[in-house]
Amino acid sequence: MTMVGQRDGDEMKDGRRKFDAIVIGSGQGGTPLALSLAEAGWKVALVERKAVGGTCVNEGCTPTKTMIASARIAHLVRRAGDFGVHAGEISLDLERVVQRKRQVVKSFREGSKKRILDSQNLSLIEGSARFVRERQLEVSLQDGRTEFLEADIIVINTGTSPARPEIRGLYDSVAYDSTSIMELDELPEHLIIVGGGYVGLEFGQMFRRFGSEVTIIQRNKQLLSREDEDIADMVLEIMKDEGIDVLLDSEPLQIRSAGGNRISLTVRSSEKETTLAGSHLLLATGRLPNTPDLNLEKAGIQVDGRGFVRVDSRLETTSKGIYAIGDVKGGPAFTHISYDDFRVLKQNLLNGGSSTIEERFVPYVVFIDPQLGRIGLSEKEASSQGRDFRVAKLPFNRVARAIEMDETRGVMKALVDSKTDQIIGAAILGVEGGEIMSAIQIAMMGGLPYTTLRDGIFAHPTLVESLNNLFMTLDS
Ligand SMILES: Cc1cc2nc3c(=O)[nH]c(=O)nc-3n(C[C@H](O)[C@H](O)[C@H](O)COP(=O)(O)OP(=O)(O)OC[C@H]3O[C@@H](n4cnc5c(N)ncnc54)[C@H](O)[C@@H]3O)c2cc1C
Ligand SMILES: NC(=O)c1ccc[n+]([C@@H]2O[C@H](COP(=O)([O-])OP(=O)(O)OC[C@H]3O[C@@H](n4cnc5c(N)ncnc54)[C@H](O)[C@@H]3O)[C@@H](O)[C@H]2O)c1
Repeated sequence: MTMVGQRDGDEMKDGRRKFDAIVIGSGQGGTPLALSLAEAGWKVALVERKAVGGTCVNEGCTPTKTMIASARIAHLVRRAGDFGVHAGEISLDLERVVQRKRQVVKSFREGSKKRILDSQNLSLIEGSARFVRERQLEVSLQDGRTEFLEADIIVINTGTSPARPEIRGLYDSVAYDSTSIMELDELPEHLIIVGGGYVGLEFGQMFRRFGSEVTIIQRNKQLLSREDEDIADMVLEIMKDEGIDVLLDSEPLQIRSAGGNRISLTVRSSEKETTLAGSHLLLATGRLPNTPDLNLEKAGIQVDGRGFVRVDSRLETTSKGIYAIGDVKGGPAFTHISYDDFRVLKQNLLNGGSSTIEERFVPYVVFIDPQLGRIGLSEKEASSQGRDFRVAKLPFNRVARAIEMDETRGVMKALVDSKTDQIIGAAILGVEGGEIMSAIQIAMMGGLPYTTLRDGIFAHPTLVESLNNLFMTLDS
């Protein structure tokens, strides 16, 4: 590998530029990888077609969690009376909410861009890349020019985009996705959401708390299809408790304009067809990989039936020297997973390591309020694997700290292997559920038996202290 040469890659006779590595997409794995390879002396090109920071920073985690924070304040102010505080009538300044979100996103994006531009050996190329052949890319630059780049190592980190479900009339109507809904300048009177997964629930609760009427249409018999039924049922109760209508086992058939900015949506369930009247439609039915424009077949890179790039456990595609990291390879689609893909590749490319993505922890948090923190196996997964396990459960209305804060919705649930006493999974639906789940995850990472958490001394009155009580339920 050549480690010397000009910063912008060596220009070949025919105008092509040669790098040691090219990363396509400045997502959650691609940016740190490009920075690390460049720091190690490699000549690296990072190609980004839209905005540095990718989905998480610009359209995903950062903006949603910033707006969710505003929604939680609205919720708490409405509840102020419960705590003996009189806050009066509340009103929402959506423009200020959106402005605040834009500022946080801008600061994250610009911080990331500055690190890239300040980095020696790293060229940021703003344009859209596609393969011409195995080690060669054509990039349509944002300024209209075209460039050809070459490298022995190419990493695809192009992420995903919102899927569009099949609904008759959809293409003639205004429908929002998770990105455009965050740029509204007026509050929806009645927001209809198709999909009861992460995006549907996080936005559904957010807009309800902002003051919109909200209906969620979910194809499956439960919300959050992957989760255990008892947890999903409790999430449903929380949504209903906040005044959100949820139609389970239902699918939209047809959308029509109902005059002005009103829409009418025909929905079919197993029992009947109904028509809903609303003002805005949000599509939250999953995401598809950004692979159709990449000309992957020119480089011999195979994809699965939905277009996700096939990789082995070391993230190498079916074409040697070409890797795929983050959401574009399918599987769990989270920022921390893309970041861990970066760690795996860094170790293998720079240190000759043999890291793999096998058997790693996949924690996640659904940022509804109260949060759902998840790690390891669910009860249904453990059962289908034929595991011998016990289930510990503690409702939050028995957690001292939660009672003091008047945040008693939810339950702690953990699975323990009957023979080894190891914790094999947990679902913490409750106030700061993500943080409590992470404490359990640390125990799992250290291979601690549940008894260590049952008998450990934790400061009183913390939420984590209740892990004593949670695991005591196994022995009572
Ligand atoms: C609304 C929403 C909320 C989310 N909230 C969370 C959360 O709270 N926690 C969490 O862990 N995850 C969350 N996620 C998921 C998280 O955003 C993704 O898992 C993460 O961003 C994946 O990163 P990535 O590295 O795969 O690439 P991405 O961040 O998707 O970046 C891919 C980049 O590649 C660029 N690109 C694509 N094609 C090309 C091309 N041909 N040439 C050049 N550049 C290209 C794109 O413009 C983009 O910048 C959320 C997602 C959404 C949509
Ligand atoms: N907190 C987080 O970590 C977070 C937050 C938001 C998004 N994300 C990521 O973004 C990805 C996309 O999220 P998402 O919520 O769009 O997808 P999802 O796959 O989580 O949920 C989509 C839901 O829509 C339902 N659905 C699909 N087609 C339908 C139809 N025609 N009618 C009715 N329901 C339908 C599915 O049954 C499913 O429950 C997730 O995979 C997740 O990894 C993560």
